[in-house]
Amino acid sequence: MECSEKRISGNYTEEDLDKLLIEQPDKEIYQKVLENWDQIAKPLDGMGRFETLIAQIGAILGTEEIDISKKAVIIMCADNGIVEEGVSQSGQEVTAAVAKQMAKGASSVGKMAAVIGADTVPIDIGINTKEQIAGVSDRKIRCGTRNFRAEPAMTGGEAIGAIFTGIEIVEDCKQKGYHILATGEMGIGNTTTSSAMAASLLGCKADEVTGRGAGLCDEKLRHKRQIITEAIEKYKLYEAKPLKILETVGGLDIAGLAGVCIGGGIFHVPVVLDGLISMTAALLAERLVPGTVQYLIPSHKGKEPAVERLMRELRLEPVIDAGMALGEGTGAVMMFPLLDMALRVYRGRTLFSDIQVKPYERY
Ligand SMILES: O=C(O)c1ccc[n+]([C@@H]2O[C@H](COP(=O)([O-])O)[C@@H](O)[C@H]2O)c1
Ligand SMILES: Cc1cc2nc[nH]c2cc1C
Repeated sequence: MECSEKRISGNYTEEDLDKLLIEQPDKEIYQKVLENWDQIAKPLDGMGRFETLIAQIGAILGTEEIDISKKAVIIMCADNGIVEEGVSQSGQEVTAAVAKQMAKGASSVGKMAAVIGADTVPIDIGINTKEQIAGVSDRKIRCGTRNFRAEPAMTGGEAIGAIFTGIEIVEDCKQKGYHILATGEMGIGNTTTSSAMAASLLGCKADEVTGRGAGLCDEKLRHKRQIITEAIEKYKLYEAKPLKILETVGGLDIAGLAGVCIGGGIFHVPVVLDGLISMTAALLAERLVPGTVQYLIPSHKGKEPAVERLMRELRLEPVIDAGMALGEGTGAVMMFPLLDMALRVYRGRTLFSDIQVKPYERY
């Protein structure tokens, strides 16, 4: 469906993007949090990577008295023109259908977020419908991207508008008092756009990073890989800049989530990443604004083959290995209660001195 309505956030340019700078999280606080962990009555490093994750969060928030009680998952919803080529089992109409459920808290991520009282924030950044969906924030850039087999998915202005939309959303969340955010998305066909971007950004073959998405048979998977391979060749994507890769084969959801990652860095908000689409957005964000990765927290290993490579490239080590491939931010939200439990131990501060035991020394 064609749609004339355009909502580009502000009048941003590539120069505005180039001007963005990210400070390092506070190193002293990072060290202090680690020292605090060592005073807690437990084996040294007993909480494993949760000790460094909590230190990272303290360094980002700028305090060793860490509070992450107010949480939200930002869910970027957008359609992808490439779906016309039969790369997904379902049609674009499913994106709007699921977004409607998200608005009611009835999709998978809504059910999970409710368990721990995290807010869900569904955003229409490019759903292919003229309908304004009640309960979904209208930040539409355009009604779905173009079919990248035929032409580039979006213009430079649309890509930059979507990135700054994500940044603005983080600023708004910060003002509303959120301490930590998670990334989520909904968009039929977005495992094709993400795999195409991941292959291009990582310089690897489409076959190595492209998986079955929401569920494809062998024949359709071969077709999906072929389409990505052809696009990489047609647009010379191994030599292209990250923004050009986004414009050519990316999606508005990926662009918006890259903005959320960058916004985390600018506004000192930790951002927990979900699966393939979020991880692709994270690598894009790091390539666009170096230093962003220091504000990102991995959650799970996912099932799509690209995730492991993206994690490795960003030097992130996820703690959940559950073969999840649901999207919506489900894996990221699953990380929230784990962080809450680690933080309960940290803040509870039952110290060696409380139990009259000599603290363990570092070897
Ligand atoms: O996050 C992931 O790793 C992930 C892996 C497979 C599927 N998904 C979800 O499934 C949808 C995309 O699947 P597809 O096959 O239409 O590209 C989209 O809405 C994603 O949220 C998400
Ligand atoms: C129903 C449905 C829900 C989803 N949530 C994320 N991707 C999805 C894809 C489908 C098809």
